[in-house]
Amino acid sequence: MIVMKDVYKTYPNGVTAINGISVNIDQGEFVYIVGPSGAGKSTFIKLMYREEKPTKGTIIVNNKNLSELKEKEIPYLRRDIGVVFQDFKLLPKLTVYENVAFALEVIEEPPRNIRKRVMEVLDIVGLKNKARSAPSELSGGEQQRAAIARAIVNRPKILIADEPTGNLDPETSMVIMDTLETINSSGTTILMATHSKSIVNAMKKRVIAIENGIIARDEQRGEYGYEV
Ligand SMILES: Nc1ncnc2c1ncn2[C@@H]1O[C@H](COP(=O)(O)OP(=O)(O)OP(=O)(O)O)[C@@H](O)[C@H]1O
Repeated sequence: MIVMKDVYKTYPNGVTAINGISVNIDQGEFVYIVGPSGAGKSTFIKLMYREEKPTKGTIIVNNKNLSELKEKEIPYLRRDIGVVFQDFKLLPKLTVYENVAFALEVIEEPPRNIRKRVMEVLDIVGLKNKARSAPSELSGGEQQRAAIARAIVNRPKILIADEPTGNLDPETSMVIMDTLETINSSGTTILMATHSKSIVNAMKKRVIAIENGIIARDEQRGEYGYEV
């Protein structure tokens, strides 16, 4: 599903964020990416959806070798990968429904399928009753659930979440985790970078710890492992 082999990433300013990583992630896994600030977690994640290119090494996602991917093929890779961020990134002038539908409109899904599928995913994330609301009318947790709905609406095989609970209180974070668990249980691979010790320790999933650009730890049913 995701294979990295001897991957390095040095940014143009000379900072080496990833310093030799090899890893395999299988379909259906739920993986936490942990590590100190600046350790390389976001870079690791960005390499997977080709937001960044490796300086050296091989990355294969859904049988696509990202080094050989042409610019015009990137949108096709992104159809297999949903991405969620700490700051939600919803379009403020659109309703919740429109934000989610937009993701299908851009890939030219037939209009008759769009309504059904959007309502389906809003149901999965528990936001059916907020379909007509603007993002500004939602709580932080609801906004994140809308962003998750948008990320999964075209049934990606992988959902990547970079600190999705970073702006949320602990209770709201647990609702987000329940939502992600539901999505994972239907077979979607989930990669989540987080600084939340309580979430990682509660969930008992695979934990990959990145320190100074390398994998310092990779454990099944792992723990957060740092003091906070
Ligand atoms: N676009 C960029 N250009 C130059 N250097 C960068 C860029 N993005 C990240 N870096 C540097 O690469 C290193 C790793 O950054 P990265 O964002 O991957 O870490 P992180 O583990 O996600 O950190 P945090 O937990 O604080 O979000 C840091 O030293 C950072 O300053």
